[in-house]
Amino acid sequence: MSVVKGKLVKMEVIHVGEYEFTKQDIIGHGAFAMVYKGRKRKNASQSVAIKVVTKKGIQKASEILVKEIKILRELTALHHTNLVAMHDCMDSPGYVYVVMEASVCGSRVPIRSKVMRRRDRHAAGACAGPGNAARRRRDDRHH
Ligand SMILES: Nc1ncnc2c1ncn2[C@@H]1O[C@H](COP(=O)(O)OP(=O)(O)OP(=O)(O)O)[C@@H](O)[C@H]1O
Repeated sequence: MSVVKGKLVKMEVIHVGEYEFTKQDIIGHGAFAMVYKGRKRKNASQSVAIKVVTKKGIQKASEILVKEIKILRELTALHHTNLVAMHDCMDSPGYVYVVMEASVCGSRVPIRSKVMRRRDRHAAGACAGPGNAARRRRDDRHH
């Protein structure tokens, strides 16, 4: 339950495989997606970030999205300490859900993500588009 405009409203819990979130818990948004704070259904103490990419208007970019998710899986398999892991990814008619390790730095993510994105694009050439979050650094040591 939560209070919206003075009224008690039951928030819909959205299930993404083993994970869940409510639209109330927004972490941030990018050009292609909304990102919500979620949790593991069997272990609510395990927080995750769930990126919901809308397919509306990205028909032409959907091939890139598929490739990007493949890259994210490969990066996750490296288990590198400087990379945010992708836990799961699910497709629905309207959306693609990407479940990621939640970055520990909370509100500082947007600042760093912009910096990292530019750096990533510079280094890798063609990494633009949804999914950049998974290449984010996991701590604040250098910021
Ligand atoms: N794994 C994460 N943990 C915590 N917060 C995150 C995570 N991923 C994304 N966020 C938050 O959600 C916001 C939107 O992320 P998203 O990846 O959709 O877009 P972006 O990389 O900021 O921009 P663009 O859409 O232009 O690539 C981020 O700016 C950040 O605040």
